[in-house]
Amino acid sequence: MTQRVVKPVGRGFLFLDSHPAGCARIVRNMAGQVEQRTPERCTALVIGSSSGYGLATTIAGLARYGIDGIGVCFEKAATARRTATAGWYRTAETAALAAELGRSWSFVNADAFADTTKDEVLDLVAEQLGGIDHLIYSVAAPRRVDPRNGETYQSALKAIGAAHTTKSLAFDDGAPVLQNIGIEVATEDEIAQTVKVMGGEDWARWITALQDRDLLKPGFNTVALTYIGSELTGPLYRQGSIGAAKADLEQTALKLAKDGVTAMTSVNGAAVTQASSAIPGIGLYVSILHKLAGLQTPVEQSIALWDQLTGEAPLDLDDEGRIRLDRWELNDDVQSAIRTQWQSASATNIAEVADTAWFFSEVRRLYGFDVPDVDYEAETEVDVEWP
Ligand SMILES: NC(=O)c1ccc[n+]([C@@H]2O[C@H](COP(=O)([O-])OP(=O)(O)OC[C@H]3O[C@@H](n4cnc5c(N)ncnc54)[C@H](O)[C@@H]3O)[C@@H](O)[C@H]2O)c1
Repeated sequence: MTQRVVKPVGRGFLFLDSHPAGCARIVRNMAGQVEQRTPERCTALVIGSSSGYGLATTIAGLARYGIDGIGVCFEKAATARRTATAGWYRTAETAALAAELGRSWSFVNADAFADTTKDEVLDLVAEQLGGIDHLIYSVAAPRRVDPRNGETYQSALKAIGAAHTTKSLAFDDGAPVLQNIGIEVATEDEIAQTVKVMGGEDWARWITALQDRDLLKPGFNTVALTYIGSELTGPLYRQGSIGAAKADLEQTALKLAKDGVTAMTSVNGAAVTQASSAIPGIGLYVSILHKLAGLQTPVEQSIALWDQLTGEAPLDLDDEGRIRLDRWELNDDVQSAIRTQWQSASATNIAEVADTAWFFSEVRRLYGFDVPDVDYEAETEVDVEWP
């Protein structure tokens, strides 16, 4: 047991410590956004369950439909010097929430790309759930070791074809700063490696592993999360190396569907997450989006996703068979207003044209800081057990 006062220390958008009580409160606040429906007797496997969209999907499925499940994520325990990662604390609280709601949830802290993890998780599926109705794939990772050849692939955030520069938001001692960031051109090898990490290969391997053990229940469906976004972030995101990986993920859905699996991608809207805040330009973009139109929260989008996956609401698909949860973001009026605001953003007006204070706090909330009603002067238990 180690009680201590935890303060935000770090550089840029990365903090070294996370606040356990703040992270726990965030999980409860997310669950509080969910209106309960008649329980569905179904089971889910969520890969990437501790953070961002995977966490929101886990909490929404649990709180709205009483779904039972297993979450997989990759988090670090507390050490003598550092707290555990935020996802560790959020997972502990999600498990507590599941127990209070009387649902069966287990969380596996291991590398989703590894075959040993697939074996462990599938054993749990067989023992605890008897099979899976829904698999949500929401991993955002910087690298992947392919267990078949031991090779490590790195994901790159680079442009394809031509170099580019983008306006980007940074903070200096809490004050917003407008930067111009150069985006390099990815080599063919970097693009291929990014596809290996963030494309559809591992998602398909999970489905095959479940099929091989006969763990897909009748009516099974699976969704992997993807992003399209605005033309303002296009050169780095959708037309860049990460976009090539997303295109591969979307092709994987079509391939799985050809093989008889109900597989779709879900295009979610922009959100402030650990993964997205690392992408140049995204912070500025979401801060302007928030200022002009507000954001649909990950929980709101996840509720819409579950309503569609359980058949409570019709699927909202586009021409390419993708579920669209981002229509609020890509609306023409919203995009045109963001474009004007983006173009006018300068070093002197940055805090007025974009909701920079909100974004700054949102990044801190990813680590459990800036959460209302949490006493940050009080000692808090940092040695929280993995559930
Ligand atoms: N953030 C956005 O704006 C946005 C928008 C649309 C779609 N998406 C998509 O949503 C998905 C999730 O992104 P996010 O922004 O929620 O990311 P995130 O960083 O908040 O969460 C990533 C999750 O993946 C887990 N993870 C990472 N590496 C892992 C590994 N090796 N094994 C097991 N788990 C691992 C983490 O523990 C965490 O639970 C991605 O596919 C992303 O492209 C994000």
